[in-house]
Amino acid sequence: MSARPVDGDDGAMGALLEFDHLRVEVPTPVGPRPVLRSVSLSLFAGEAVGLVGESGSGKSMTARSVLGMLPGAATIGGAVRFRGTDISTLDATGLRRLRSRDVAMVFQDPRATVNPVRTIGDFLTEVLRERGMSRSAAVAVGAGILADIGVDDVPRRLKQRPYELSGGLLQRVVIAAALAGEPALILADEPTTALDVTTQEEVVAILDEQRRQRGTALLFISHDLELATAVCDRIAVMYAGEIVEILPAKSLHEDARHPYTKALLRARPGSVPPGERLQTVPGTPQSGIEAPSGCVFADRCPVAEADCRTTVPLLVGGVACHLEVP
Ligand SMILES: Nc1ncnc2c1ncn2[C@@H]1O[C@H](COP(=O)(O)OP(=O)(O)OP(=O)(O)O)[C@@H](O)[C@H]1O
Repeated sequence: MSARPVDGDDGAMGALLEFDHLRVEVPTPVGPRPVLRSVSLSLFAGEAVGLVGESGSGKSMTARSVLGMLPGAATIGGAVRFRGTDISTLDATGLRRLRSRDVAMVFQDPRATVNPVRTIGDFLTEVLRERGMSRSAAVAVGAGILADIGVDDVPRRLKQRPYELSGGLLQRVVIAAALAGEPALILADEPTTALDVTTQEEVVAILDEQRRQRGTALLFISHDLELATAVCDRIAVMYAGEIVEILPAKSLHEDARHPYTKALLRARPGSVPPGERLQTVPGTPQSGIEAPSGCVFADRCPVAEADCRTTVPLLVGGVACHLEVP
């Protein structure tokens, strides 16, 4: 495993995945506006990084940029590098290889991922078959992973179609298919949000256990800080198209310094005694399109000063804020 940065994001040397001042602008009626402003983040082999933040902060855009899946009309600045190669320089073959071999993506809704008319067995073995593995060998690998992750009656499951499986079971199949290709990186975009709470826990536990066993890196996208903290080594907190803080998951509660991270922590269920009202983050979430031009959090920040509205704070030492927040 490569050396990891202690905090912040200064240690890009040897990174598996590197977002380097990634900026994405989309056309709006008032001209191009940024949905990602300047995202810099490195992910190392075998590492799990959680990308957390409210709706519209740009988590999905960041993940999609890895696979070249940004909106066609978007203008892109900066770079996304996988094993040192800028993915914008890849031709169609290179992109296909990246998507089918190096990086797997697990989305929120498994039913949108799996072809509804094909069998589970076909879906599960697709990547391996594309690589030239025989059908029987591919089925053996896929079936082995399903069994490993606790799916019962595997031979029957392989013959079933997606509509015959529950959402939780189908998401396990999607995770099994992602693992079958032995990618170096899994991008998981809110992989359990569409599932009920008990199933959520099981599915996250499977993803966590399997990727640790295999040494697969994980970019785990979630609006749930607690969930991300449970499965990730580091947490990158996003707000309005910017990463405002990056810190080790295990010391998130003690070491959080950004006013937004602190507000998210106070808004967690369980952060107040039973019966007491939760403190929500004041104001409404903003996307990069709407955010002010200085510090993106200035409009909602309880300690913002005049220059916060005019100066963009740099992400230094893991935090993009120079103020001391109680
Ligand atoms: N295809 C698109 N064209 C233009 N703008 C888009 C497109 N997709 C998303 N956006 C905008 O980009 C911003 C970031 O969206 P993104 O989906 O990355 O946020 P998110 O943090 O993943 O939010 P959520 O948790 O709601 O999925 C939002 O303002 C969104 O409206």
